[in-house]
Amino acid sequence: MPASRSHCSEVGMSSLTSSIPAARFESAFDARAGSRTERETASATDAHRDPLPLIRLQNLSKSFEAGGREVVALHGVSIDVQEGEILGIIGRSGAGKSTLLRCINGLERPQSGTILVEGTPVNRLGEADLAALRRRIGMIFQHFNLLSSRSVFDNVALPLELAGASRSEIESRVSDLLDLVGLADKRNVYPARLSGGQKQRVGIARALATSPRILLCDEATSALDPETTRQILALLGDINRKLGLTIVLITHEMAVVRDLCDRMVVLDHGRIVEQGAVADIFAQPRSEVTRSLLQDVLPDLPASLAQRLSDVPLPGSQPLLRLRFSGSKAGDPVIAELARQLDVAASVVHGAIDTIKGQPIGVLILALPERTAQPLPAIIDFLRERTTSVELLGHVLPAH
Ligand SMILES: Nc1ncnc2c1ncn2[C@@H]1O[C@H](COP(=O)(O)OP(=O)(O)OP(=O)(O)O)[C@@H](O)[C@H]1O
Repeated sequence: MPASRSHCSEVGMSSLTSSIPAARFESAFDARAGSRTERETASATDAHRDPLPLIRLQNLSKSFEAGGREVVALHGVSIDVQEGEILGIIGRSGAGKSTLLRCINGLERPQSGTILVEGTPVNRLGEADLAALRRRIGMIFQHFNLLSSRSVFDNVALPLELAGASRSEIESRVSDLLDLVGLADKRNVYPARLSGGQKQRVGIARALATSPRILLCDEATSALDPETTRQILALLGDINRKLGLTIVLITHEMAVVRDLCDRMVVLDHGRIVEQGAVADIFAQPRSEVTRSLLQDVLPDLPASLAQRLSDVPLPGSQPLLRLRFSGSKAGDPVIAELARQLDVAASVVHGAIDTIKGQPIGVLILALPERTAQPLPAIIDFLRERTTSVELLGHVLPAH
């Protein structure tokens, strides 16, 4: 987690927290969950172990019965989410993303596995405790889910009313939240008169009303245009930094993951096929599913070259290599070293460099001469020591 992620008390957000009747929700929730949560028990019994993450999913499996057959939505899924991080979940349609998100706030119950939120086993809670838990976990949706008969103010106030907050608490809290999301001047406006971006801002303010530590986002920007998406992502990033809020989001937009998330999980047919730091996965996607999902945001082989690629060397063809770089390796003078040390004059046929979470990542596609002083495996080994990964894409014939 970047050091810049700080908590509300450190950044002068006290008015946002002090006016919240959150302690009321917590005490009801914790009292029913037992006198000591599993988080406390774990730290008391083993002081040397890391504390539990804010969210821990262990070996979750969930199936549905549909049309007389079993549909497996999740199979053996394990994920830890640390406090303050932003985790993106991606996968093709039907991969199990929504089911996973809904397990976190108890809207779905897995058939097996454990869900710990703040150390509390969610899948063992009764309805009353689940309702208390959901007030600690905000959620925003693709279609905003606002009540059309309520003004902006009253939409944001709703969770506080349900929690029994006083009129003055509600007034103060909702005003602070509308300031936070930049909608102070829209407090008396009804949803029908708001743009999509403004509606999502109301959704965010409402989700934050009960001071959750966790925000779940279900395709929160999918209905928005690119510019509005950027504004909403900036707002979510800002809230994450200012309030220390932990965010778990599912999205079909890879740019959202690249621009906002610290870590990502790739689901396919209910299983995790890859998880890790966004910069690492973008620098070197390991699974075919990830490569296919990221293809629009990663620089790749131009179609004109792909069409001329052969698996085997042909007379006049040149070996084509894809080099990936990340971190400090992105700045190394690899091509110059290849020429100087191995006497191989490679030509760059395609390339791009990007920065994710401050970490440079790059892709370079090199064509080697047809004949080289060193054998191809030796050249690949030489490059592997100086890059994040090297792949032989094939052999390309010159364009006519
Ligand atoms: N209530 C349900 N009843 C029956 N099948 C369900 C139910 N909910 C989900 N499924 C099935 O479980 C699988 C995973 O669904 P889920 O909605 O979690 O996927 P997803 O990755 O969120 O998909 P999308 O990106 O299309 O929203 C799918 O095959 C889906 O049809």
